Amino acid sequence: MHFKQDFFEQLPDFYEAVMPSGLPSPHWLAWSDDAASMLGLTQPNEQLLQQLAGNQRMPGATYYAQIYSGHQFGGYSPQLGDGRSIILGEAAGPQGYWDVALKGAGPTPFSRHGDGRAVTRSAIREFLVSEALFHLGVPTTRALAVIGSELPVWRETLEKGAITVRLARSHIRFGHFEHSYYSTGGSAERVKRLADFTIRQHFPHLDCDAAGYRQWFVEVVEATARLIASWQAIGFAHGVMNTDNMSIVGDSFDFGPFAFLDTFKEDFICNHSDPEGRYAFGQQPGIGLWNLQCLAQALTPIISSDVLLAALRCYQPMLVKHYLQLMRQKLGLPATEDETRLSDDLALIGAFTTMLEQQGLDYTLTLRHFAALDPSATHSTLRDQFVDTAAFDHWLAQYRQRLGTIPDIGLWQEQRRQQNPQYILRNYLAQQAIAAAEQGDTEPLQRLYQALRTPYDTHAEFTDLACRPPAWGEGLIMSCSS
Ligand SMILES: Nc1ncnc2c1ncn2[C@@H]1O[C@H](COP(=O)(O)OP(=O)(O)OP(=O)(O)O)[C@@H](O)[C@H]1O
Ligand SMILES: [Mg+2]
Repeated sequence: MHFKQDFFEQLPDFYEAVMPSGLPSPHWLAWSDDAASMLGLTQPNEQLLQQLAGNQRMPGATYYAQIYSGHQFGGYSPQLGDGRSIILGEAAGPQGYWDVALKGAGPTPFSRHGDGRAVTRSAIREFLVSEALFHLGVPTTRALAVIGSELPVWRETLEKGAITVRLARSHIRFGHFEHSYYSTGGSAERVKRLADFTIRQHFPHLDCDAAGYRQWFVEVVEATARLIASWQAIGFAHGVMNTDNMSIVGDSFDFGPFAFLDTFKEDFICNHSDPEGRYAFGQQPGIGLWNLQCLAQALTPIISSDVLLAALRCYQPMLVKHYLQLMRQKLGLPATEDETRLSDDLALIGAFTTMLEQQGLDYTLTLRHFAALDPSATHSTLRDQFVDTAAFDHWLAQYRQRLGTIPDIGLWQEQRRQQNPQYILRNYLAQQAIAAAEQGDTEPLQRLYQALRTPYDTHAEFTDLACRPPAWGEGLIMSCSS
């Protein structure tokens, strides 16, 4: 790997240097060829294993933990920072640079009472979901590999230490700005340096002046709106949308107790530590705005409140626009700029998801039936999913009216197939792959990963990975202890 060290060199007061603690008996548990190609890497090898396990120094790498803070479940935590993630620098790849971070590499100055570790279970989950979201077309950090070890790590029971090698366009979070703002009593100097760095690195088309700052914030608002619209459309619940887990470039970031919906449920809560549902599936759009407001507050030293408020007001319409675009593609509704169609289409989509919820239907599998639907026919496998077929027929009548005629039904169905995935990372599938990997069998993990790489294609050999969960695996709720 070839590194540049822009963050390390230009923002020396935004991190603490720290070396990884190393992992005993490291071994590859997972490797992403797709992510590897982004760094120009081909095969995993022994030297790379020892370097990424933190047992050997990586040439050209610096090792540091970033400082940030953040609002966690609504309350401000002034001093967070990378407590278990060590960044090596920005690695060069054919298409650009990627921050490389070893998540679970050992204690850092920000570990507080934590051990600085991740476990096999959480590391595999982060790997699988990063790659799954990417192949579904959702903006996300990536995962190069998971390295397992024999290190005993105590969680609710004794587990084994592991590292996820995370690749990110940026590790700068909303919380970095909050730390800069609150730790200096709201002075402009530190916020400005961080904003200028962020703009130079990730928004290079903008200038670091008043107009550039304004446009930059608009673009952050838009990227966040797009991200959350794509979560809502794909049926993804993040679970811990604290501001320290919000990426400034709008990527899905930090995967803990996340879940893809099985049965469609607006108030689905995937995080065991969130009994009140602050981060429930249907709350995510509103929380996105709440988090942007926290960011806006931290930017008041360099951007006027009027400008910030004007940009924040664009969030909801942007989110609705992106959500509508994605859902229209899923359902095959023609795109249109006609504003009067907007609320009709939203109502039609809302009526569909309400039916799913009322009839306890699986979100992904039901949508997949659009790939075989002939809207002019009386019977369909889509209709067969519904218990209350009268309700479905009523909906279909409205849908048909909106749809008009389809010139080429084969093409239309193929387009639906490319918008409605067959394979998502259901929690129960992740659990099965993890349980096997913990016993030394990585075959189920490999198999699941392969299916998730082409989620829109049908593979006869992966039929069992595209089913409703068994009773024990439906709507599994995860704990935060990762
Ligand atoms: N086992 C641990 N040891 C030390 N610090 C930890 C540990 N687990 C979490 N933390 C720290 O607690 C804070 C909140 O944790 P959170 O789960 O959001 O992040 P994370 O999953 O550790 O990392 P990231 O946000 O980089 O993906 C972070 O500062 C994180 O570094
Ligand atoms: Mg985090």
